[in-house]
Amino acid sequence: MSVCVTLVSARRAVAPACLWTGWSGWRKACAGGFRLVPSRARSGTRPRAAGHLPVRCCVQICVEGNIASGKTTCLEYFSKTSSIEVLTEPISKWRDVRGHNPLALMYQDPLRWGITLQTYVQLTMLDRHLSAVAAPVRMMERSIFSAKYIFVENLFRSGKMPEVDYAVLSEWFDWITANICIPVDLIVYLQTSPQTCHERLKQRCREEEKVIPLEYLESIHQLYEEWLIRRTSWPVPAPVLVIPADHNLQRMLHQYEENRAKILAASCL
Ligand SMILES: Nc1ncnc2c1ncn2[C@@H]1O[C@H](COP(=O)(O)OP(=O)(O)O)[C@@H](O)[C@H]1O
Ligand SMILES: O=c1ccn([C@H]2C[C@H](O)[C@@H](COP(=O)(O)O)O2)c(=O)[nH]1
Repeated sequence: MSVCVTLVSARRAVAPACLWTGWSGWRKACAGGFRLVPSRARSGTRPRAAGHLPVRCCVQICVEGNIASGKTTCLEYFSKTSSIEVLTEPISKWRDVRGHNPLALMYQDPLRWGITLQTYVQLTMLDRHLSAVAAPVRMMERSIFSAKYIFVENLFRSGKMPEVDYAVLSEWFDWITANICIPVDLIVYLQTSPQTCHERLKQRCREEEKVIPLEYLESIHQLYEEWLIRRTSWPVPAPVLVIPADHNLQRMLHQYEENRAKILAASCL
């Protein structure tokens, strides 16, 4: 049985090389998949060039796809590999921040609560990207990029986010990506039809998501396709491995196994 997989290369948005480029470059290079060293703010001392250059210490892979496309299931599969660390989306935080549920609030009234949820998503995704690494390969569910390019964009384009909220979120996002290096080596895109996701969403039955109509998943799908396939919307921060993901679980696991080598070789792309 042949399985169709497309590898689309992309120019990296951030150079992986870590040379001394002054404080701004240092701040950027030290984040994410780089070994963290004491910052000027913490230590009050400027790092010496030799011995303090940040060392790249893990391969970072983001698994992208529509809601209920199978990202968590994919990550669960790879979590059994000892050299791979998986980071799922911090959805428990989005459902409970100091007793509040911004995810539920956003679905109830996106115009009012969209910015609240997306501000918190942006913070928690940044925290995920920058957290200390625990294995040579890290697979992370979604990214700060899809939070902005897919979900914020969808709210704004559908008229469910006021222009001022979109502007503030965009300013934050632009500042973060201009000042902090967020290394991504590979994007694994689980490409599904919105209908498949709708079926899986109903089967999963997450309380907050009961209100999601098929049209919402169609909009998210279009934004993903514009971003990662047609490349007509936003910069793509890494090469993209497209895995068709409408298949049953058994066939999906087979595809994951077939792609294991490509995924683990992400740093060589
Ligand atoms: N290939 C598949 N075929 C059928 N159901 C699937 C498949 N992959 C995942 N599921 C089920 O679909 C639902 C959503 O999957 P999940 O991995 O949670 O998606 P995501 O993390 O992308 O939202 C879950 O109930 C899961 O068990
Ligand atoms: O930036 C974001 C990211 C996610 N969400 C929503 C969409 C879904 O309801 C959940 C994530 O579920 P998955 O099953 O992992 O896709 O969170 C959002 O609104 N904004």
